[in-house]
Amino acid sequence: MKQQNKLKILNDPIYGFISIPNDAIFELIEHPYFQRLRRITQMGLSYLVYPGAHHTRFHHAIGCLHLMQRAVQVLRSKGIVIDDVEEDALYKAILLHDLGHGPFSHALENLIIQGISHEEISLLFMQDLNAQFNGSLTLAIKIFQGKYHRPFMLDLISSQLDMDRLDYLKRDSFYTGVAEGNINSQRLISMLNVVDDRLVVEEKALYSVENFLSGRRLMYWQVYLHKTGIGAEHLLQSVVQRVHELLDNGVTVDIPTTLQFFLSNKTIDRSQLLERFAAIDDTDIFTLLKSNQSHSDLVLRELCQMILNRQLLRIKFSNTPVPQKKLDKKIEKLKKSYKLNDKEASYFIFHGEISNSAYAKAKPILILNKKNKVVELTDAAKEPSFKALAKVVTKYYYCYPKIQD
Ligand SMILES: Nc1nc2c(ncn2[C@H]2C[C@H](O)[C@@H](COP(=O)(O)OP(=O)(O)OP(=O)(O)O)O2)c(=O)[nH]1
Repeated sequence: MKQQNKLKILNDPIYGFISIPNDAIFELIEHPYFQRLRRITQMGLSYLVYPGAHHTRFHHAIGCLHLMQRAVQVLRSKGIVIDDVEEDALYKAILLHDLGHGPFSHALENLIIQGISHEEISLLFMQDLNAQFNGSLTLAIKIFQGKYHRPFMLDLISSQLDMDRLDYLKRDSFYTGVAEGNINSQRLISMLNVVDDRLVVEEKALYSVENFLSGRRLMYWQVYLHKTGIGAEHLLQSVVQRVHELLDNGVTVDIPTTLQFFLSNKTIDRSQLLERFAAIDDTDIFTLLKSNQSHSDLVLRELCQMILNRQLLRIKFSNTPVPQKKLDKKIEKLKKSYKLNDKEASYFIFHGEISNSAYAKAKPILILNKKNKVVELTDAAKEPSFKALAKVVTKYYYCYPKIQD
């Protein structure tokens, strides 16, 4: 049954009323590919740490559309020509930029489908929609691929100061309650400009840019790379890996029909990929966890129960790589306690490294200084605090079941 009344305004907890600019955008929002984003959590398993973090890619995409509307308005008010076709393409590209995220977003990226990023899958979805909507997404796709001759349009969608980051920091800060990420996206947008078709920020906003970058750094350490969240995501990845292994050994596993294509086949048939991918979301993974929490395989059963009941791992961080001896000791203890072999124990003990830098000079933020010259951010700002934002910080960790303490 098709809905008759077209809803043109959405109420967003962050920005208030968001208007949908035209019928074509409305049709895209109504499409099942986009509605699926209501069932893809924005921040993986971070809700196990921050209980409010249940927002989805749907909220984020609509928020990005709103910020893009503000950006177009600001740039036009400064005399930058953006014609109606370009405007429409910008809205479509930002709206659809995350269509390619799979269940639990980053937590399972590269595990459900290997060797293909969410950006590549977003592009496949856009191309498919372009065919369904008579070529009306052609310019949006060109901009998204960086093939349009006005690069500031891609900068608005994907750069170090894009609408994506401006929305997700503010939104994740709101839903987690971590105030440091609450950046002033309206102020930053109002300071945008375009010179030679590149996106720039006016010098007046230098300290707002610094605030935005340090807010992002903080959100990475405190939220996205939170130790408990990292451990939980390892457990979820272990579930998928264990299911693969059991299937390889001929053991029956209760898998939702929608996931069978991805978990039961050794090689993925590319011609069916999009249709199958469009059918999976977080709920299929939850079903997998719930259906196997009493499985006869101890490893799979324990992993499912640990996630569902939030019996997570202990994580230790250090500034140097974790010595193998330390890991071996943990592995031996786990093997002995649960009568596991090496392979089985490897599903519960992990080590790795995480890195974070607030600003990468390689894809610079450009500042329009008071002499009307365009300079790179750390050249425009002489304070050492700006240079420090470009520093890469790496931390090492290992995690193991708390029962071993
Ligand atoms: N829980 C969790 N969330 C993450 C992690 N990495 C990113 N996120 C969340 C934070 C944001 O809401 C969102 C950012 O990722 P996106 O796929 O939207 O953008 P992209 O990867 O292009 O981010 P970037 O432009 O590089 O900052 O995902 C992670 O490792 N764990």
